[in-house]
Parts: sequence; structure tokens; C-alpha cells
Amino acid sequence: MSPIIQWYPGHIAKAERALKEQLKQVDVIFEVRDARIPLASCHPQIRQWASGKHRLLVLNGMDRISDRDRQQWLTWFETQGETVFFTNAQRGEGIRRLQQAAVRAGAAMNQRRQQRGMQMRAVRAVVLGFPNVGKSALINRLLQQRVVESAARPGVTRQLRWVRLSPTLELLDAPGVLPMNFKNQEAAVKLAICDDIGQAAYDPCRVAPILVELLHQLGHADRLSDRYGLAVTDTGETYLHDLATNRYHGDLERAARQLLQDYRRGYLGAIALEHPPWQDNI
Ligand SMILES: Nc1nc2c(ncn2[C@@H]2O[C@H](COP(=O)(O)OP(=O)(O)OP(=O)(O)O)[C@@H](O)[C@H]2O)c(=O)[nH]1
Repeated sequence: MSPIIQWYPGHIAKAERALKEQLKQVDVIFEVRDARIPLASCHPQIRQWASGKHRLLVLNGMDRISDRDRQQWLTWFETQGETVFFTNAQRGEGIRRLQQAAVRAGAAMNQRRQQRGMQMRAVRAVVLGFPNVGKSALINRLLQQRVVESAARPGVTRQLRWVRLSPTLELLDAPGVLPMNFKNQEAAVKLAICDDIGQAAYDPCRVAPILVELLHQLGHADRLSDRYGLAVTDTGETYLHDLATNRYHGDLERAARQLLQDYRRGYLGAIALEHPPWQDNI
């Protein structure tokens, strides 16, 4: 059977080369992940790209998960030695704390420059992450004005562009980055569910049933029955068929798209698709 999620490395290689060139000038990396899937939305190369730079880990979309889940992730990342910044870039929550951390990182950098007899200069930062995780919305919030197009369509940010955040901080708005190789299909499916990869990469009729099964496993089957009036019984595929038959004149694709959209828009509730892997790490 073909993989559920597929993308093509050709243009990714080109985009990656351009990005790597720009990264040479960068001091701080804002790594943006999706708060619903903090592990699946970890881009495998960002850590390596951030080596020698200051990395700020942002879990955006905090409104899309429960307070309890947020607290658990905070604690788990702490045990991993990571400080995370939860944000809601759409509403501007958690931004000030992040901005202050970037300013502190910049001040530390300038102190080091001064010690080496170099001139102080504005800190150069870049916002990196999978497509559609809210990078542009975050930059707009950091800038307090809408200068970067932000849309519910993965892959909207096309060019690399510097924007001045303050006299001491410049930001590079990079496009969503997909890794060239991403062998973890389970993570790729979660990215597809959360709309963090282009729709060309998957067939919704194969992804939506997995969402049903995930919700069932995570104890949220009631959210589906509340919304669609259909109890989750057998497999995700059967559920999708039943949904299509009952509500969409048997149109499987429409039912699949609707299901995915309802999850993404939060109509099924604020539901994280991942929880901290405590057992493996503590
Ligand atoms: N609910 C919620 N929606 C958000 C949040 N941040 C961004 N969004 C929405 O998510 C969609 C994608 O946001 P963008 O800022 O365009 O994402 P991006 O990462 O720049 O996307 P690319 O340019 O494709 O890489 C938009 O509809 C935003 O309004 C958030 O914290 N919560």
C-alpha cells in the first residue's frame, strides 16, 4: 500500500538551500510547533540549524488544547530541559513573554559582541516551522500590525523577507519548511490532520478515518457523536462511511473534508492529538 502522506523533495531542496544561506546571518531561531502535536510538528532539522544560535521553542495554538494538556506539556518539556512558550498568535496571547525572551537573547548576544570588541547591532531572528503552524500570525503579533499575509492555507508564505521588529530586533519570515525525508508516517498523518502540510500530500479519505480512531483512543468519541449524532462503533473507515451516508448523500470525500475541517476549526472541542510520553522519558 502506498504511504498515506507523500511529498516531493525537489523544490524542498531548493528552498532549503536558500534558507540555509539566510540562516548564516541569524542569531535567534523561533521554532514554532503546533500545540496540538508538539512532537509530530518537530521539524527534524531545526535543532541542527539552530546549533550555535539561541532557539526559542514556541507551541502555537494554545487555544486549541485544554489548560490541563498545556500544563502537562510545560512540565514535560521542563523535564527535557526545554523552556516552552505557549502562544495564541491569532489573539495575541503569550506574545509579550516571547518578545521579552528574544530581547534578552539579543542583549546577551550584544554583550558577547562587545566583549570581543565588536559593534552592537540589531538581533536577527527567524521564525521557522512546518507550514500553517501560525508563523505569519506570530510575526504580525510580534510586530503588532498585519504586515505578513496570514491565511488558513499551508504554504502561503513564499519568499524570505526581513521585517524590523524594533530598533534592536529584525525578523526573517521564512516559508513553512517541510523536511525532505520524513519517515515517520504516524507523525505525518497528524500533521495532515492539523493542516500543517499541503493538501496535495494526502487523500482526506485516508486521513479522516485515522482522526476518528485517534479521537476514540484519546477518549473523545463523545465529541463525534455529539456533533454528528452518530456513535463511534467499529473502525474509522466505517464511521466515515456512516457519516457520508447519513449526512452527505454518500459523498465520502465531502464527509472526510468536513470532519477534518470541524476538528481544525475546533468544532469538536479543544483537543490535543498528543500527550507527553512520560513513560519513555522519566
Ligand atoms: N486558533 C488559532 N489559529 C491560529 C493561531 N495562529 C495562527 N492561526 C491561524 O492559522 C492559520 C495559519 O496561520 P499562518 O500565520 O498563515 O501560518 P504560517 O505558519 O505562516 O503558514 P505558511 O505561510 O503556510 O507557512 C491562519 O488562519 C491563522 O489565523 C492560533 O494560535 N490559534
